[in-house]
Amino acid sequence: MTTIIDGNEIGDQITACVAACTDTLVSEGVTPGLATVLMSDDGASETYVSMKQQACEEIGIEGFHHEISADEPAETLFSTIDELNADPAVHGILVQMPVPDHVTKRDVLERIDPMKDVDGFHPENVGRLVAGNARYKPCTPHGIQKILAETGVETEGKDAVVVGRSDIVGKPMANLLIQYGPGGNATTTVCHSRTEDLAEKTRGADIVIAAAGVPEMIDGSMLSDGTTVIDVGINRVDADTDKGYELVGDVDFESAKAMADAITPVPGGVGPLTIAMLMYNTVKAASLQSGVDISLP
Ligand SMILES: Nc1nc(=O)c2c([nH]1)NC[C@@H]1CN(c3ccc(C(=O)N[C@@H](CCC(=O)O)C(=O)O)cc3)C=[N+]21
Repeated sequence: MTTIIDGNEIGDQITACVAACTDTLVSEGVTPGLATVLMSDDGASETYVSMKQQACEEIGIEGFHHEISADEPAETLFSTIDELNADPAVHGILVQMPVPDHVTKRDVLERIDPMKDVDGFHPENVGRLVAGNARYKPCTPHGIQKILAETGVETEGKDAVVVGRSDIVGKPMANLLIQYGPGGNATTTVCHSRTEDLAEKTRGADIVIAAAGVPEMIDGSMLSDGTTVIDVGINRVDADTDKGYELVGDVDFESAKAMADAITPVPGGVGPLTIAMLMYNTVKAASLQSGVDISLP
C-alpha cells in the first residue's frame, strides 16, 4: 500500500506548536509580526500571499501587507523594505517572488535585514545554512524535512535525488539532505535541465524530490519500486474547471503512486508545509529579536 502523505495534517500539527509559542511570546509582551510585500499582478502570487496572511491571523501573528504596483521603479520596493527593516513591530519580511524583470532579485534579497529574512534567502542566511549553522531554514525544504520525519522516512545513508537547482528549493534542499544529523546524511544528487539521463538518476533513488517547475515530468517509468516521492510542483494548467485551471505537480501522480512507498499529492502535500514553516520562522524571528525564549520543535 502506498502512503499518500497528508501535508495538511502535518502542517496543522506544526501550526499548533507555532501557535503555542506565539501565545508564550504574547504573554511576554511580544506579538510576532510578519510583513508580506507583493509587487506583481500575478493571480497565483496574490493567492499565496493571502494564504500567508490568513495563516498569520489564525495563529495570532500580526500581519502587515504592502502592495506595490508592478510598474513602479525598484526604488519604491527598496524604500518599503527599509521601512520594514526599521519597524520594531515587524519581525519577519517576505517579498513575494517573482519580482518584475526590472527589479534585480539579488538586490531585493540583500536589502532585507538578515534577522528578518524569514524566507532564508539572504546570502548571510544561505551561508549559515551551508555552514551547518542555519538561522532560518528556507520554508519549503524545511517543510519537506518535517514531512520525511513525520512519515518515518529515513534519510541517513539513502540515495536522494533532487530534481531542480533553484535558490528557493533545489539548492537548500540538497544542502539540508547532506547535513550531519537527523533528516540529513543522505547521498544526494542534484539534477537539472542539463542532466543527460534523468530517468537513470531517479531510478537509482530511494527519495525523489521533484522541484523543477515542469508539470508532470516525473512519471512511474522513471522510478523504482518503493521510492519516496516528494512533489514540490504547483503548476496551474488550463482546465475546464470553475477557476479555468487545475493544479498539477511536477510528478505524474497516478503512475508514480503505483511505484512509490509514499508520495505527496498536489495540492495538499508540500504547499501547506511551506506556509507552516514560514510561520515557524516568523515566531523564531520574534524570539531572536526580543530575547524571549520559546521551544520550537
Ligand atoms: N518570497 C517568497 N517566499 C515563498 O515562500 C514563495 C514565494 N516567494 N513565491 C511563490 C512561492 C510559492 N509558495 C507557495 C506556498 C504555499 C502553497 C500552498 O499552500 N498550496 C496549496 C494549494 C494552493 C492553491 O489552491 O492554489 C497546496 O499545495 O495544497 C503554494 C505555493 C510560496 N512561495
